[in-house]
Amino acid sequence: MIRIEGQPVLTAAEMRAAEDAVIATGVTVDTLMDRAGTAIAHAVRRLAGSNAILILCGPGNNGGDGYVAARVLAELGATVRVAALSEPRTDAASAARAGWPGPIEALAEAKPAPVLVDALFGTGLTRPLNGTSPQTPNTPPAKAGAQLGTAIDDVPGSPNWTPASAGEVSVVERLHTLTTAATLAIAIDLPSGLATDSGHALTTPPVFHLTLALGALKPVHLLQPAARYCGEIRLLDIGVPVTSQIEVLKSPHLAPPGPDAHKYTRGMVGVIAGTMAGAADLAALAAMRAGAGYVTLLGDSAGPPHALVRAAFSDHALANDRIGALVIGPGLGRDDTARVRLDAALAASHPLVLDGDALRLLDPDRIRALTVPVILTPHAGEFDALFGRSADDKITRARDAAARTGAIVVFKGADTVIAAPDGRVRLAPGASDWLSTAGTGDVLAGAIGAMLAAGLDPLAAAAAGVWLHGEAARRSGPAFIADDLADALRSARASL
Ligand SMILES: NC(=O)C1=CN([C@@H]2O[C@H](COP(=O)(O)OP(=O)(O)OC[C@H]3O[C@@H](n4cnc5c(N)ncnc54)[C@H](O)[C@@H]3O)[C@@H](O)[C@H]2O)[C@H](O)CC1
Ligand SMILES: [K+]
Repeated sequence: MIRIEGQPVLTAAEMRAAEDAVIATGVTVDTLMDRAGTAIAHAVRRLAGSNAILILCGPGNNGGDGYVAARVLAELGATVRVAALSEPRTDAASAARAGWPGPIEALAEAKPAPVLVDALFGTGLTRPLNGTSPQTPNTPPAKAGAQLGTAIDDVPGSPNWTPASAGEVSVVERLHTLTTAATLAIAIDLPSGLATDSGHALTTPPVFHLTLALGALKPVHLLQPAARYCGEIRLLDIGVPVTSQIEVLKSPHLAPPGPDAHKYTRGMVGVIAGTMAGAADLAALAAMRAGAGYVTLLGDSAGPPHALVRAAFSDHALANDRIGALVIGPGLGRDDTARVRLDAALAASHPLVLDGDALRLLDPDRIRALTVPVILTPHAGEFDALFGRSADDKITRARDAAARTGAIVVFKGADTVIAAPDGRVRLAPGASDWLSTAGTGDVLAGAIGAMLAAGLDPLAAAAAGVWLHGEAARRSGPAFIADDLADALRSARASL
């Protein structure tokens, strides 16, 4: 099982094209399915130990993976049962089902097992599952592979949803019941009910402990709300070469300062303050903690003496050619003074990080005319205000905004998408929900400014800043505030 950091991310169509390219070399779908099912079996075997396993198989090739995995698990000596939704609809899945020597139970009657494997639907899901999802999703134990309990003989019914019409199996009801009753729940390729490319939930699935992605990661593993149902995500290699302009964010390579380093070689960041000096202070502190050699806060704020250099805002101060990056937006405000300072920053010919209020004042089409690197860091509301609302997925929207402005766009959220004008994208996995507190955006803007001033190319600078921000949040544990987050940038940076 491969960790996801740095791995390429493919859409369902790109995955099928990659599989077809392998099939064109003479490898059959059956062979690909055999590789997938065998890799699944070995992963499940390691996690399940001697606990009984129930595999739910759907009508397509996701189900086919499930039948192969069941066969291999039985060959490995595991206690494994199969329950099917319906007859297979592909030749490969039919062959896989025929290869399973044991009985096949009906999904409607299958009793729970300590380990549940969801091979109902994968990248081929095109419409919501029948039946209705429960109102309150299950919340499995925090960690995958939690202490497996004994087999459960009976499971209380679930009163919170309406089953499908009489005689029809409510797929989602059975999936929730059997998953909730399991001690370890594993989704094959992706939890059934999720849309592969948009990250939407066509039907709300249960929350799984683990998702085993086959061949490549897809947007469903990184975008919300889908990602929250996947649990831990691991990639299984099945011999399908994949490339993509979209990759999962990974830890940056940031060299520590050498013997010739001085404050300017490590990067000078100018943070432009406005009406709310506290936010700019946070951004400045973050830039320092992220490793900038020199940070000057240009505004009217006063504060205790420390490493931060406070100076009055002036065109002269902006003209300092040692400035490696300007951060403007945190606490800028939206009054006339703010507009004057934004115009001065855009004219100052330094690399720019535009955040918060600067984005509210900005005409995005002014950016393309600039000759310096620009990184925009909008959250969802700022993004809609800048680029308009859209039903497109977050990756498409971020890419379109980057292409339109010529800037790097950091489309923030629980699923931050970093897009470059040339189409490259970095997706940040698993942000801490505790980042939902005031000032964390200011901290991110400062961290990105430090990376830009250190000389990283704009995409690498944005990616490194987002990674440091996420790592600092992980290190801060629960219930932190933005000041703690800024402080934690130090240990996040030191960990590299
Ligand atoms: N990644 C790889 O290299 C490989 C992936 N494999 C697995 O194949 C699935 C994709 O298979 P596919 O048959 O295209 O789709 P699904 O198995 O997800 O099933 C779609 C199947 O179900 C029908 N359907 C769609 N929506 C619904 C619905 N709401 N209710 C009922 N039926 C529905 C649809 O018509 C299809 O018939 C991928 O995820 C991997 O798990 C292969 O093993 C090859 C290697
Ligand atoms: K699945």
